[in-house]
Amino acid sequence: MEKAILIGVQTYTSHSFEERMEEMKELALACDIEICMSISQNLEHPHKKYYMNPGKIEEVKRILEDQECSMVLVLEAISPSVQRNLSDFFDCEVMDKSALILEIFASRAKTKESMLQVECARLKYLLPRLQGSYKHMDRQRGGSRNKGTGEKKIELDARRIEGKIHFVEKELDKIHTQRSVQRNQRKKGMVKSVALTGYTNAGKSSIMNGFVNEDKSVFEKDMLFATLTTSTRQIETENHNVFTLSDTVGFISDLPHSLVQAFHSTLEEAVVSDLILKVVDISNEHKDSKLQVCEETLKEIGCEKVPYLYVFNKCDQTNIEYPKRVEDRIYICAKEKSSIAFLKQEIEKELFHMETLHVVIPYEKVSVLDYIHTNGKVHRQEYKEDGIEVDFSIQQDLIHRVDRLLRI
Ligand SMILES: Nc1nc2c(ncn2[C@@H]2O[C@H](COP(=O)(O)OP(=O)(O)OP(=O)(O)O)[C@@H](O)[C@H]2O)c(=O)[nH]1
Ligand SMILES: [Mg+2]
Repeated sequence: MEKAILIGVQTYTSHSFEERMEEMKELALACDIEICMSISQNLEHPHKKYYMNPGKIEEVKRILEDQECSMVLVLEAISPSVQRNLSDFFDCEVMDKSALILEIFASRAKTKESMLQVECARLKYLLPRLQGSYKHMDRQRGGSRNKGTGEKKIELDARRIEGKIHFVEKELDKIHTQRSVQRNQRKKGMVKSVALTGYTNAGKSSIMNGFVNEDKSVFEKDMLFATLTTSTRQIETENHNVFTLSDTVGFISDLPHSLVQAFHSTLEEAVVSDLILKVVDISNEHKDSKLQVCEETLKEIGCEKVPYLYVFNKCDQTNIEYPKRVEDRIYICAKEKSSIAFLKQEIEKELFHMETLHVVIPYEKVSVLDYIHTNGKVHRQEYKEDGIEVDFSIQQDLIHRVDRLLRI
């Protein structure tokens, strides 16, 4: 495992500083990097050239040597020039949050689409950072007025990278067209769709797995960014209503812009869905800020108008009673069957507007009972003197048909 020092500047306006430092540790761990020490500095704003004040940077360098660390991690996204200044000064690799996230995505990407998305994001991250990577070549040439070898090489490389980005984007376009054709086919069949969204590690894939048999299960694990591609499964309710459920890539604060762009299409599933489940790990002490990131990201990708439910997951780790619903908030534990059944019912209510009714069907109209059995869910059925008493649930827009059949 590689050893690193984490540095972070706390400004007056920077919120949830400790929490973000903690998250960097988790991200580092996901990249197989161990953080030996965290060093922070209170500043009005980060130093223009070195992120921290030069005195502090000297201190970091000393510790770096003492602790035999080979890398410096920076709490937030830094500009290419600051990154270059720091790596020149420390004479070691310097990674910011964006670089760490890109690294994780690159090591986890398995499908063609996610590999292309990560490739695209990496190239876009690399492009403004080419400057300086050939500095040594220009130093050798001395002060020539013509372009140095390094400079020419940068231009060449930049053009090559731009060409690659163009190629990758075209490939991605093809995949997206295919995906939207599939989606439109599903829409034509009028199958309603539900998307699981939320901060990474909230339990989206676990909820998905609660709904499906093992052979249809998706990858779930206690690590950041376990899911990188959208998976969609068809779900049938007790009342024979069918909907699709999509598991999506998790959100994180300060997601590199190139990644947001690259993953937009994956998250499109949420934009076009009939219902969004905003999944929150309620046992996490930073749940509020994580929910805020979730809300902001959903807004950014254009989901403001899609109906939603909050799903507060991992209630088993808290004292909160579950499963239960309070207005638009559902409290569950993805690991328990009763919670999944409850969630399924609530999704059904939202999508199909199910209503529970009580009727007495006269014996001469027993065919109504067939209709109810086929289109709804019968909870109780009793044969009485004046007819059959039935308690059942059915879609709101089918109630008038039952009513008409009873009156014919
Ligand atoms: N105790 C408890 N653990 C849970 C619950 N739901 C999920 N987990 C655990 O939380 C971890 C993350 O779950 P995932 O389902 O992979 O989370 P995710 O939201 O899909 O995460 P990403 O794919 O990274 O966005 C796993 O170790 C799960 O076993 C729950 O209700 N209770
Ligand atoms: Mg997942």
